[in-house]
Amino acid sequence: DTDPAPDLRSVLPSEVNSKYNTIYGIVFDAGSTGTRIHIYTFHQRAAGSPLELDGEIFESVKPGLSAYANQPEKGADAVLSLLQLAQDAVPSSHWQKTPLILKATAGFRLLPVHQAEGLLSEVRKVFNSSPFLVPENSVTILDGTDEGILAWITVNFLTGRLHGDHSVGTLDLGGASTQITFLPLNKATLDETPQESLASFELFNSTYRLYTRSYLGLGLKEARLAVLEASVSVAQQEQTFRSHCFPPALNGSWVFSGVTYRYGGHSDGLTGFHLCYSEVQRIVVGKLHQVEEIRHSPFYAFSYYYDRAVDSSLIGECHVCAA
Ligand SMILES: Nc1ncnc2c1ncn2[C@@H]1O[C@H](COP(=O)(O)OP(=O)(O)O)[C@@H](O)[C@H]1O
Repeated sequence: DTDPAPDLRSVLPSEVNSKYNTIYGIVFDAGSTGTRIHIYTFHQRAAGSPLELDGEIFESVKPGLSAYANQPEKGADAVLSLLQLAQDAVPSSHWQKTPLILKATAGFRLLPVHQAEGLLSEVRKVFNSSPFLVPENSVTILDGTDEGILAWITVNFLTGRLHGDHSVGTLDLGGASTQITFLPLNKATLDETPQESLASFELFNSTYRLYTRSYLGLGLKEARLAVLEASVSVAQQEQTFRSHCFPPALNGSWVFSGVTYRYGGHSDGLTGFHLCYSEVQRIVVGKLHQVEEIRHSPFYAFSYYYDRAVDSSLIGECHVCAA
């Protein structure tokens, strides 16, 4: 796979304004393909006024925590190594008031409950023995609805579209799930959408009612395994998974979530777009809910949509995005 190497983005403020109270916050994103730490620095002009973001330190490790389903202590070690970075970045005088949270996404949603809980409980132990503030429920699995909503809020907040009728929809392609979220403007959309795909919430004194849908198993990596009809147990027997999407002579191997999958083309010599298309179609047919309104709505696409668009030169790489 051609994932970018873990990157270190250090954008802490060059001059910390000592006039204001500096506040830190530490967020772990336990994704299916990697664990990431975000160490945020804010300042507050006066008690009760909103926090203003000064900077962020970011670091990531691979594979994702869910790859350690059978070795939860080892998974927690990955969290511990990232936490060390936070201890170096946050002054010790602030440790006790700096909150620490971890949200796990689709890799965890796919795990049997006892394995997911085993991992989360090892992470809780690491958090509880750290010098930071551990709020109640600080280590949890984010559900697909919240993942979709948070991405929508982030994009519309950052692009200044949160107020008014010009919001954009979001398309988020993760490793294990994919989310589509937008603000429906047509009554027909609201009428034909099942209740579980509509989410209402309050933000900055406005009420939003979003369409949001998360497809578990249709993230880039899990969908690839589905197309190949691959399973962990068969992969461990070193069987090759074959697809008409590959050239017949191709043989390779791919590591995902700690498992090596061998793949290759078919010995019948057949390959090409149409055969490949029907293999891919097989895994989505009957599973997708499509509403007419999205044909005319603007969307922002990111995560693996961005990575793959860069890889295939559809767009240029964004060098200033983190700033
Ligand atoms: N802070 C971030 N901003 C933008 N993209 C991110 C960020 N963190 C992770 N990603 C992207 O998310 C994708 C991986 O999704 P992941 O979180 O591992 O899957 P899932 O949500 O299915 O658990 C990659 O394309 C990665 O570059």
